[in-house]
Amino acid sequence: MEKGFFITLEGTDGAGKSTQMKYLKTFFEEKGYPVLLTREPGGTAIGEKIRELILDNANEEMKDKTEALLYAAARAQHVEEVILPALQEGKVVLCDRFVDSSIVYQGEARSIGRESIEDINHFATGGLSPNLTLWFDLPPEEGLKRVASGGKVDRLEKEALHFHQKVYEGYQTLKNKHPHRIKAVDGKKSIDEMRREIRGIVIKKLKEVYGMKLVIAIVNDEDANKLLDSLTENRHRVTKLATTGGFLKAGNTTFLIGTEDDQVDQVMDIIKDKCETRKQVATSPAPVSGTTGVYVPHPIEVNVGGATVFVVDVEKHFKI
Ligand SMILES: Nc1ncnc2c1ncn2[C@@H]1O[C@H](COP(=O)(O)OP(=O)(O)OP(=O)(O)O)[C@@H](O)[C@H]1O
Ligand SMILES: Cc1cn([C@H]2C[C@H](O)[C@@H](COP(=O)(O)O)O2)c(=O)[nH]c1=O
Repeated sequence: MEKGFFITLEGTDGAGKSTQMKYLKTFFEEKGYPVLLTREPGGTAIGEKIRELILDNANEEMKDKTEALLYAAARAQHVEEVILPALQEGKVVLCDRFVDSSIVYQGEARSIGRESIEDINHFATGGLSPNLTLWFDLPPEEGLKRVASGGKVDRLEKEALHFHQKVYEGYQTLKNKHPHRIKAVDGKKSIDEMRREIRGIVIKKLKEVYGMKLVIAIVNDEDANKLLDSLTENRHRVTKLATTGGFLKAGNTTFLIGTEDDQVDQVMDIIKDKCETRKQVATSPAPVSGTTGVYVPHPIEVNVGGATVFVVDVEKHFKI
């Protein structure tokens, strides 16, 4: 992956985000992606201090605007110190809550208004937006029951059900506004069912974003037909071109294979199998003659087969 991938997890309190984030981390790590797990408010030393301040039950006198600005301040630090560098390093960033939380909690439930919240957060984040947001769709009363059974309840979780209902409705509206970015996950399902649902959503999104690859394989003419047969048997889309190498001016065959990202390994295995470099005995064309002037064929060992392969990202793909 050349650039990072930013996923946020959103939902009413206790909807199961933290639980699923750990599974998602394992999912990406098993696929070989470097992953950063983080949360809001928090994710930095400064952000964690702001978190304590906001969620502390003792801070009853905190004004709504103060709260909104504190969330945005923690986010500004988080984006610049942690999220952007990780994305630039090509990491998958999994973030428990982001700007959408401010839109629904402060913008809707605290009635500050969506636009003001969008404005301060645009300033805080420089307009950074997730590639994918998983919205954990669970009615607030269910989530709050789960939170309460876990023990300590913070200043936001302590708010009346009516407040959390507004948060929930805010998420429903946001999802309808950004249907490509925000995908709902059914929070009423079991932990395992949710894990499977999330994997499906993520795989689909990864295919959308990084999906198509073009494999260009330049192979020896001798291997071309068996390679073509094997690729088509395995349902790969192939175009075969007769080409000429620039250096030796010898004929070869170039295959253009359009494929999904997760099929590239299979294509490479087929190419390796059908185009293996091997030794072959050939008759030397050199005019070796003795004193008799008779042409003596001279066997020599040559390397045949092999392939030169390029795997290229496909930015756009049209069939006209
Ligand atoms: N699918 C599920 N079904 C039942 N209980 C669940 C499910 N997922 C998580 N839980 C439990 O619900 C509680 C809250 O889960 P979790 O901490 O993952 O939610 P959260 O969305 O991260 O909460 P918060 O918004 O408070 O950070 C935990 O006790 C967890 O074990
Ligand atoms: C980022 C963000 C969070 N909140 C609220 C949502 C939760 O009630 C708490 C965070 O606690 P969690 O256990 O990590 O879910 O803060 C908010 O109101 N606005 C925000 O921007």
